[in-house]
Amino acid sequence: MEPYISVKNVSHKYPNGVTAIKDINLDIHEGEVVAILGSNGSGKTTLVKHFNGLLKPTKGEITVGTMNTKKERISKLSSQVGYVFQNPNHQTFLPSVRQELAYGCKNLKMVDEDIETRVQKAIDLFQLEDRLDDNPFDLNSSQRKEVAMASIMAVSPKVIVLDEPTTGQDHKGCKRVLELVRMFKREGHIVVLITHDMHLIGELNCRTVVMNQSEKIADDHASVVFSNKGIMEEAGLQPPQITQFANQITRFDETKTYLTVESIIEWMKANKEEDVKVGTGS
Ligand SMILES: Nc1ncnc2c1ncn2[C@@H]1O[C@H](COP(=O)(O)OP(=O)(O)OP(=O)(O)O)[C@@H](O)[C@H]1O
Repeated sequence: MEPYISVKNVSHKYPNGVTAIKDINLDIHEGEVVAILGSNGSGKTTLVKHFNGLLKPTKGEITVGTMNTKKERISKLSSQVGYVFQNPNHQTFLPSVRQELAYGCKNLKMVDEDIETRVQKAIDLFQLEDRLDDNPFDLNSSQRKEVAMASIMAVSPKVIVLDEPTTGQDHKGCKRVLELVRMFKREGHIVVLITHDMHLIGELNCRTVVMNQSEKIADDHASVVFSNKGIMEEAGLQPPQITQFANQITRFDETKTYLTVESIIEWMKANKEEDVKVGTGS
């Protein structure tokens, strides 16, 4: 299957001379959820801003669907790649949730009837019926983030980019983000997440790309990446706490990386608790 997003030998050098990403190759296919991990300044945002044309490669090529991002206008790319910024205040600026939800569609000059159907779908999916007349700035940060996601969802781009979706969210907000990512996937979207939230990646059990000093140093399933000590150390990352805990236990299946509490409980049930021994760590 052809990838939907194809990044070929891409580098980006900012006008101040900083090369933020270097020779990146990355293919993302329909139906994938991809987490992009890495320490601050490793190039995650720079990479992802290329997907909707906010940045253009200074070397190499990116294709999104059939579009070469160097040649396409941002508005056209944005209809296929929706970007939910880390700070919803950078995205929500209209006086009501209702107007906010319609904004992206209006911007793309969709016809009124189409906009109405799309906005209604977003209202239903995000259960926003009671908040339509609220000013987004009167909502709490978690609700505001949801409005930002819902307005992207109304446009229904093929790809949804979520930049640090759980940052600043309480436990309930984080759980909701997890549900939303799963819903986006079910609805047929590709989801690209920039995140430092290892717990979220563990729960999503998804493909994980690791950036370090402008380069891609790993691209594999989360369980493989999290069990690669060399990569984790190089990138200055720690696996989720539950994975660290599991690594301290002598267990039957030492080839497995445990990403969630549920997976540990399953293993304990399957192997009987008396078989659990605390080891010196792996
Ligand atoms: N507009 C810009 N002009 C010049 N340099 C920039 C610009 N934006 C980012 N950089 C530099 O590019 C490098 C990569 O930054 P980027 O924001 O892509 O990293 P990141 O992994 O997303 O970091 P963070 O986790 O802190 O958001 C850093 O050295 C950063 O200082």
